[in-house]
Amino acid sequence: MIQVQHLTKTYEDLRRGRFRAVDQVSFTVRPGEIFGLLGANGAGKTTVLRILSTVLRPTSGIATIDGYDVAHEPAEVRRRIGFVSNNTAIYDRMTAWEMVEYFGQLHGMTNDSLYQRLEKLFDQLRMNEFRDVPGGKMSTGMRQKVSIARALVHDPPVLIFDEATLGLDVLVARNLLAVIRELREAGKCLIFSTHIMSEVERLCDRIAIMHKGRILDSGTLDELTGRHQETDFEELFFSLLSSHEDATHTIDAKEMEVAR
Ligand SMILES: Nc1ncnc2c1ncn2[C@@H]1O[C@H](COP(=O)(O)OP(=O)(O)OP(=O)(O)O)[C@@H](O)[C@H]1O
Repeated sequence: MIQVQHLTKTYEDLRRGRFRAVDQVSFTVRPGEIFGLLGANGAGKTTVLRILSTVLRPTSGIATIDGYDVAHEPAEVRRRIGFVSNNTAIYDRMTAWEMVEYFGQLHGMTNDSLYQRLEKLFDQLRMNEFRDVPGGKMSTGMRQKVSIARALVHDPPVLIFDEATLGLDVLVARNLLAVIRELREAGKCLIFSTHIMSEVERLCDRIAIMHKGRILDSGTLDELTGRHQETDFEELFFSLLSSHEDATHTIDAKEMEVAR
């Protein structure tokens, strides 16, 4: 289970000075649920997910994974999460099998349990035909499966997908979404960030719409469409963003870069 309460992260840069990239964000994700974080580039999704995966420390607020605080118990948290993004490094000279094995070893898995787990994962993700293919010779689909297997090797209860379909062809992206659904059936707690509306519509049990570091609204698709009296999700998304802009500020094209 993921619990996030009033999470805030401030950054400082030359252009903006000190600003809140994540601003008082709160949500809960339960086992057997896919929670979607939808927002344009720069909305703050990656920052939230990096805090959950213990890579960044929050400025304030609390986030826990299965009751363990991400800021104060990072080792316990890392044991319980798997992280999949679109830019996971795949080593050119290691085979698919060796890479997943290596990550299992990093998690302290011992021989028997590691090899049983590897066999199971390679069957489940249909990776046996490229077990011995080195990273340098893998297709995008193969590389993505290795990234998923790496994230799953220690069988974590929580999985975090950060723009994981970015750059994938339609078929590979479709397969990834099918794997995510299977993980939900297995009772995993899943968080999935994207800027693609159709993905959250098709996949997620609950959705949070993020903009400029804040969650503008969250709920099931039915709750959101009911609350905003708008059945077209794209219309709902843009009207929600527009209503949160003050009169002097119009949303520029970059902020609108959310795909159907
Ligand atoms: N290390 C940093 N220092 C300063 N600003 C940062 C830093 N990392 C991110 N930002 C800024 O914080 C805001 C949120 O970025 P973040 O990457 O979390 O958004 P995002 O929704 O994941 O978008 P993207 O899909 O582009 O990664 C952006 O305005 C970004 O420019």
